[in-house]
Amino acid sequence: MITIDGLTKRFGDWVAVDDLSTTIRPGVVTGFLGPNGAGKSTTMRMIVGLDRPTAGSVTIDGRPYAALPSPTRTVGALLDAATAHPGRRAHDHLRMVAASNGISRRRVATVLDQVGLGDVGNRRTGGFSLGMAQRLGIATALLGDPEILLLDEPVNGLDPDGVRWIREFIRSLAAEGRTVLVSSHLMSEMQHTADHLIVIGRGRLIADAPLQDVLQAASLNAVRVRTPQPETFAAELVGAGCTVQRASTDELVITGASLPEIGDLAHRTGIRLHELTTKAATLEEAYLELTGAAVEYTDGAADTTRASGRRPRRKARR
Ligand SMILES: Nc1ncnc2c1ncn2[C@@H]1O[C@H](COP(=O)(O)OP(=O)(O)OP(=O)(O)O)[C@@H](O)[C@H]1O
Repeated sequence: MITIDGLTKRFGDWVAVDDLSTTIRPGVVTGFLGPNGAGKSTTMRMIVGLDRPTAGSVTIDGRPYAALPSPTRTVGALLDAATAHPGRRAHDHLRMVAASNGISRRRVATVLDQVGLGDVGNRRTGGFSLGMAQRLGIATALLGDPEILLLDEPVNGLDPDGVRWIREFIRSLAAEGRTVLVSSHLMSEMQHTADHLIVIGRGRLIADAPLQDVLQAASLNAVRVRTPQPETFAAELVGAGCTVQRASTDELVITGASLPEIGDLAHRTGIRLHELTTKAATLEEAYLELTGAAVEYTDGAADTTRASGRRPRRKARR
């Protein structure tokens, strides 16, 4: 379990993570979402002691990362896929990491097999595709057979097969009881992968709830009707205080009333309905609604209102 309490990180005057408190629990996949520059990577780096908090704390099973008796056996992290030397063979890279962390060499073959690189362990990593590099990064994170996994954008650059593989793999790790925190920009993917969501914007917590609750809370949860009398019914609905959007010739998407209320209104006003269903918000819609005010850039202009307004240059890509 990861416990984050009042975590804050400033880079000069810039507040990258702002008084963040949350708990990341075992046995579920926790999706970590937020617009570019929201502070996700900085938070993950602080979890594993790569960045030092300006204030607040983060503990793993009650201790700071540096105080864990065996950090790499407790937490595995994929923070940057391109960490292997390009001239080094995949299994040599893993053997080196294993040796420097007191992990048995036998784990190397196991994790290579686990991530589907069993046949290419003797290839130099410089010739790896982005997808293979991501898999090697995950293999590295798994070397210590850790109970906690932090995966920063693990599906970056993967093709659809790779994306599906990662999804199933991540879910299987959580099903084994591990704590899995995974950041991603791909909302459709997260909708299929995460059980719980932590959404941050401008370093602050925006939402911390089960995926289903986030989806249900989105005001986009609407009712969809198909009717041969769309104009008449739209006028009735607006008169009843609903917001109506014409989705196609015979289709209306309505917010502001429940499905039974809309069905009853159609009945009372003699409107013929061909379909009456709820239209749940997708995670993408829910996410955009949640983070709308928290994007770092609007119309191409940097937001300079945060903290003292002086924004540091974007960090170099790690
Ligand atoms: N070493 C650093 N020095 C200065 N500013 C930094 C540094 N690292 C991060 N930042 C700034 O802190 C903010 C948060 O960055 P972070 O990388 O944590 O966001 P993110 O949510 O991971 O974004 P992305 O999704 O684009 O990777 C950004 O404005 C970034 O420019």
